[in-house]
Amino acid sequence: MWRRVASLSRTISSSSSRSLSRNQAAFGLSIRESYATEISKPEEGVLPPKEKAPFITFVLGGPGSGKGTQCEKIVETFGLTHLSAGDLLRREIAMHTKNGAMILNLIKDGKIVPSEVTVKLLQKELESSNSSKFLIDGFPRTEENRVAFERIVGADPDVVLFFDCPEEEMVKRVLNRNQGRVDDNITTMKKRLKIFEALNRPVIDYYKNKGKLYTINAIGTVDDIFKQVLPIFTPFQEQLKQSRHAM
Ligand SMILES: Nc1ncnc2c1ncn2[C@@H]1O[C@H](COP(=O)(O)OP(=O)(O)OP(=O)(O)O)[C@@H](O)[C@H]1O
Ligand SMILES: O=c1ccn([C@@H]2O[C@H](COP(=O)(O)O)[C@@H](O)[C@H]2O)c(=O)[nH]1
Ligand SMILES: [Mg+2]
Repeated sequence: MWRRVASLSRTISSSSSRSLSRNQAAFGLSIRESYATEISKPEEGVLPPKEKAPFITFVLGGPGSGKGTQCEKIVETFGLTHLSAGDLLRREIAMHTKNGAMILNLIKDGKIVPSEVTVKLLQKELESSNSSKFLIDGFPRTEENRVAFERIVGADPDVVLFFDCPEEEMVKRVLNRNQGRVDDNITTMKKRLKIFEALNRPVIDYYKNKGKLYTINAIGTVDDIFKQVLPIFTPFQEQLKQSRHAM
């Protein structure tokens, strides 16, 4: 992905060029470096810079399917950095930012926040992090989210986890969660479930067709479920050990 963008850099428009520089800034690749790699000959004896991409896992599943709970365990075991899209949005509400009130109204109603807002929040976290391996929890919620992330951040996930949980179990878990969330009530929960089926399913299907989807049966104890998650990351262990990985 990164190499393809960089190699097109001579012909891209100024707006693409801006997004290229954003992508590169995020992962330590300057425009000058990308030209050095792709277009001009590197000086003798100077190694061309390695192009690096972050390791990204998207974590999908209905409301209350256990995404956040399993993310904690993945972080403990594999050291990925956890970015929960919902938590980032809730932080905007708590900080009374300019989008805070709008986000609160949408979350109360179980609706999806405009892609631009969520992707910018994720992008800021990705850019400012020293990590290069991320668990992006509860995102993308819609096909539009997915396309916006690809366009703005310029990255594709390496792994997509889907926690598959029956609705009755998700309702039970959410109503017992007790964390004071404005959307943890039966009225909003019904709306969230409908939105999940209508808008998130197509994203799940998209990654299934791309061969990136790992479906996990989300019924059982937290440890039983994590036993299904562990082997998914085993093939990536070498990549995850390094602080950054090359394309
Ligand atoms: N395997 C499990 N069995 C029973 N309860 C669970 C299990 N996993 C998580 N829970 C509980 O269910 C509730 C929802 O879990 P969690 O917050 O991880 O779900 P989530 O998918 O992140 O939900 P949301 O999309 O609403 O953020 C929490 O109270 C959590 O402690
Ligand atoms: O990408 C996202 C993620 C979340 N939302 C909104 O937040 C709530 C809660 O999200 P959780 O992942 O369950 O914490 C969700 O129902 C949406 O209203 C969003 O719009 N976009
Ligand atoms: Mg969660």
